[in-house]
Formats: sequence, structure tokens, C-alpha cells
Amino acid sequence: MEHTFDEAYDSAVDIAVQASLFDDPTGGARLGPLGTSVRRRVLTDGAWVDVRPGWLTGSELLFADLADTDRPGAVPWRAERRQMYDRVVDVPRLVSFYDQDVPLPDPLLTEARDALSAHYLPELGEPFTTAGLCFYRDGSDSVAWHGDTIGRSRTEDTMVAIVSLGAARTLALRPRSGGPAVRYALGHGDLLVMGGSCQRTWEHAVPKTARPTGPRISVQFRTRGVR
Ligand SMILES: O=C(O)CCC(=O)C(=O)O
Ligand SMILES: [Fe+2]
Repeated sequence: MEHTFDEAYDSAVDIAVQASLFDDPTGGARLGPLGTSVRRRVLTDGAWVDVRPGWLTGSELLFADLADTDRPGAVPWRAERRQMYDRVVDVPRLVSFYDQDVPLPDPLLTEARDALSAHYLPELGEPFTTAGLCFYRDGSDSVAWHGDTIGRSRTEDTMVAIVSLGAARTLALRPRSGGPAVRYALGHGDLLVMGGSCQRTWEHAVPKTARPTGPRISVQFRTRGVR
């Protein structure tokens, strides 16, 4: 029997995928190095953004686990109302917050947090301790313009590290002092870190989109006493 190159290639890929799913409890998800693969963009007013595209690869199973509400240890997703400045607003997305010392819902998230803590320790001076998870079910889920200014971040510089899973969504940032927004399309496995004065001097948002969009989960790692 003759095989074309493509058929032979396809079956080899099938076997490789099945083998990795079978052998590896993470389903083949991997964190790449940080180091010099992280690119910094300096914004105005002492704010900056670091981006590391594709930091996490092969994370389809991780996404499915975080989205699955029936499995043991499932993420306790809840609808959110949030105090923003002087108002309480409806936030159309699901959230879950893992405080310091609460085990994260997947060992890969613990690995990610620890890798971020190690990479940023010289500059940040403290580890990332908490994880906020957000679930944007489709393009009509979003988060309005805000800074993460609850706690020390109201007055102090800090870092918020976001790992994005699932469908790509835009994370937009704009200076509070006025001026153009900057936009990042955050796709599967991308890392974005907001640093310096970013929470105080800039705002960020995940805008709604009319384009058909699959679900996205974002994981935000923060330091102690920062929301
Ligand atoms: O989903 C994101 O990437 C951003 C979430 C966010 O800004 C927040 O929860 O404070
Ligand atoms: Fe935020």
C-alpha cells in the first residue's frame, strides 16, 4: 500500500499528540523561557508593558480543565460586581480569586506564578502571591476601563502579570492624562505584564467585540495586597 507524504505525516502527528496526552498529565502544556524573550514597551508617566508571545504552548487541555465546572477541584466561577472608584458596576464576565496560600486549580499555574516571581524578583522585590481568573464567554463579555487600584497599587508601583488562554481578545491601555490607546491582541498562551505606575497612571480594558469570538480565560498574578 502506498502512502502519500501527507498521509504518513498526518498519522505521525496523530501518534505524537496521543502519546503526549497519554504520558503527560499536563496534556503537553509547556512554559517557555522568559529571559530575553520578554519585550518591554515603555509608556508615558512611568508605566511600562512587557510582552512575551506564546509563553505557554499546548494549553488546550489546561483551558478545558479551567472551563470545566463539573470536575473535582473545578474553578468556582462566579458572576462579578465590582467596586470601581465610587461606583459598583456589573462586570459581564465570570471571575474567581485565589488568595495567597490557596492552591491554584492547576499545577501549571503554580509553575507560571513561580517562574514570573523568579524572573521579576530583582525588579519587583517580592513574589507574585495571588491569582485572579477571568472567563470571557464570548465577545459580549468584557471589562470596562479601570486600573487595578484596590490596595497598595493605589499609591505604589506594582506589576500585574496576565497569562491569556483560549480565543484572542484585545487588551487596550490608555493614559489617564489623555492620549492615544495602545492595543494588544492577546492570543493563546501569551504573557503580558503591566508594570511601573501602569495601574495608577494608565487604565486598561478588554472591550466587547461584535466578531464571532470563542471563550477566553485570563489569569492575573498580583503581589500581596493588590487587587
Ligand atoms: O482579562 C484580562 O486580560 C484583564 C483583566 C483585568 O484587567 C482585571 O481583572 O483586572
Ligand atoms: Fe485589571
